[in-house]
Amino acid sequence: MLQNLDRATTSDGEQVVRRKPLVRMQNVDKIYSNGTVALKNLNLDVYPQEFISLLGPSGCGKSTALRIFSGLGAYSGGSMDWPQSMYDVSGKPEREVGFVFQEATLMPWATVFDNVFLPLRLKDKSKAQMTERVNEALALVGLSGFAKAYPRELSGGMKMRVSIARALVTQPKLLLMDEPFAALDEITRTRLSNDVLDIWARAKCTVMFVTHSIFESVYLSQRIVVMAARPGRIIGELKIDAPYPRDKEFRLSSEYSAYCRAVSDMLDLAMRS
Ligand SMILES: Nc1ncnc2c1ncn2[C@@H]1O[C@H](COP(=O)(O)OP(=O)(O)OP(=O)(O)O)[C@@H](O)[C@H]1O
Repeated sequence: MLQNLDRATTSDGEQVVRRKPLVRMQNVDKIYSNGTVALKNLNLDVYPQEFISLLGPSGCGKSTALRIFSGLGAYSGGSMDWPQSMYDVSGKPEREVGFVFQEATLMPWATVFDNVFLPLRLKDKSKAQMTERVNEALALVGLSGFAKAYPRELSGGMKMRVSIARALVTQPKLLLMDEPFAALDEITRTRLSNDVLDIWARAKCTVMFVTHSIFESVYLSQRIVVMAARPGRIIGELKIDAPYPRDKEFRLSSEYSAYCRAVSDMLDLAMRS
């Protein structure tokens, strides 16, 4: 447990012990080859098992940040560390990350089982060895009875749940979700929000969620990071201290409205700055 703690000194000299972040971005810049400064001086600590949202206007660099966290995108300056990273037998750090995109992007010719198995197949795992793991991932998203179904037989919300199972099948510590509900209707979005909270509680991973929706970010998150554009940067963050499980009562509460107003004010600032 001790290795999961960070010792630090506060500005008035007090010694404090904090949890170590899962991922730490320090002064990260991203400049695309056409000269666009997508991120400028990004500092962000992401903690184990937290639910954090990135919120901000179009073009503020949310997807760029997520791609850097995933390892799919390179950064131009600064540093990114995984302070709790374990090392595999070959000495490579284990940084298992799952990624869920706006579209479910399933293989239409493959069954639900085979779609979820894909990341394991890409790691040369055998189906026989991994059947239990795939079934566990399907159970986690409530699709146990659908292993043999094809994507065309599923609703939009179910396809998204298959996509989440596929991201979770490698048992990542960090699940990145880039506007996963943007293409879905309001009722499905609400239901999936509850599903994601349930999945997060059971999978015990960190979720980093990109959204344009103030309401969605407040309902889901423990922490909301608000970004501004040109250049993409963090302008503030807000802790949502409401307990889980969250439900309709929370959505209708004055506490929820007050949080939404506070985030909205921060977003106004982001649009003006
Ligand atoms: N491959 C690329 N080459 C050049 N510029 C890019 C590239 N990808 C993104 N950008 C630019 O970088 C900036 C940040 O883009 P990014 O997609 O990360 O923002 P975003 O906040 O996710 O936007 P949205 O909410 O619209 O998805 C934008 O100005 C965008 O035009």
